[in-house]
Amino acid sequence: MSDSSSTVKKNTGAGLRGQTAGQTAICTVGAEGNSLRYRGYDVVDLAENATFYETAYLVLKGELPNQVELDAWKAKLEPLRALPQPLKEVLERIPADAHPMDVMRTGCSFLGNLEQEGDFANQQDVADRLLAIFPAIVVYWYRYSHDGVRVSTDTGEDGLGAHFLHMLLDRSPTELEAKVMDVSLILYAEHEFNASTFTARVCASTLSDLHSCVTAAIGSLRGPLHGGANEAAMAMIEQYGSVDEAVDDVMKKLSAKELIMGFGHAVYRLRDPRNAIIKGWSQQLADLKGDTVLYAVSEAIERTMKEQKNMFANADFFHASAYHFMDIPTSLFTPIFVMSRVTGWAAHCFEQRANNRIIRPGAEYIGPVDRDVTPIDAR
Ligand SMILES: CC(=O)SCCNC(=O)CCNC(=O)[C@H](O)C(C)(C)COP(=O)(O)OP(=O)(O)OC[C@H]1O[C@@H](n2cnc3c(N)ncnc32)[C@H](O)[C@@H]1OP(=O)(O)O
Ligand SMILES: O=C([O-])CC(=O)C(=O)O
Repeated sequence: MSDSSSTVKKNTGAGLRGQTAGQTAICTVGAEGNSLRYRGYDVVDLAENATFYETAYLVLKGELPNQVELDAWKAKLEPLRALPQPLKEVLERIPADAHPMDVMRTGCSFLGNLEQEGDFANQQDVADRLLAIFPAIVVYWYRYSHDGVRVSTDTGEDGLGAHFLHMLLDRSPTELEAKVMDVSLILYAEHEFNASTFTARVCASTLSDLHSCVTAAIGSLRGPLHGGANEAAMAMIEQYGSVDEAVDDVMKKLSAKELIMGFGHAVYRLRDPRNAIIKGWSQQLADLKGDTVLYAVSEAIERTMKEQKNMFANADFFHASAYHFMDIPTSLFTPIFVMSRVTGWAAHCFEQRANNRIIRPGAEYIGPVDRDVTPIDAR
């Protein structure tokens, strides 16, 4: 083992690491080094015993729903899955080579013009609309720009993940696919003051509208150090034809001090509790698909990172193979994260608004001091 970067961490204050930037009642990350709880419920428990809609309700409204509350909420969300015609027209104008995260960003922003939030009393309705409509935004654009098909958003699928897969693949997902998508959405729903949520809260703290907060958050999530890591991990994994090739190359990357995407975490010190869950589902999908390379390569990289750097896979790493086994194009991986995380973003915006003070930290000035302006013709 060459170092212990995941367990012993120098805290220089860079990246605001380790600093408390506010209070929240929504989520705890990394208590005991490795746990994740949404409003006090362990994510492992939620992934085993709840659905994504139940989890999203919990994150947004504070309590798990009973059956009557859940049914009423789902009945409200169902018609909200449809795209307004002007938004379809905008999506049809976005080129096929655009990044789907940019499509999500534009879709959210444009919807904010069509359906303005207005009074903050409407915030739950806006959150419901965004939650329901995001799968259609990205898939409508994807199928139109890639296949020339104007996909129907009326799938009748119960779960949001199944609804996404149905529009994308033109068929009902299998029971296993629907389950994996649902669990994946549970795992990604909320994560305290991560970069995209903090972005949303900063925006909310100016008393801006919810579409602006979510649009800003999408921009933050897109980067490969955050949500974009699941796509970057896939790009790396699929290069390798064998375990040996993967291990050799990862060793080379580590010697060159390159980052291995899908590993490490800003908060967890021991492990990311979401990894074991999605890894298990990825293995089931691999077995069913008769995969002999991708899953084995992923496991070998995980082993190598543990041995060489004492680093663990984060939520993104095995999501890459799991999504791939369900025939989801790599560029749509991070948009799935948006479909789920919008619940966390919205809940944090509500919390910020409920007890607001504009977020405006100070900076330590390190530039030149006390300079006089030289007239332009003398510079
Ligand atoms: C859902 C999510 O958003 S989870 C995060 C997804 N992002 C990724 O997977 C991208 C790859 N990972 C990383 O870039 C980082 O681990 C982050 C961004 C997640 C966390 O960043 P930090 O908190 O700054 O990392 P941390 O302080 O733990 O890094 C310690 C050391 O390990 C190294 N390190 C961290 N992650 C990795 C990695 N994935 N591969 C190789 N080395 C790494 C750092 O370069 C640093 O080395 P140094 O001490 O020589 O400078
Ligand atoms: O918390 C973080 O820094 C990143 C993360 O895992 C998430 O947002 O899910």
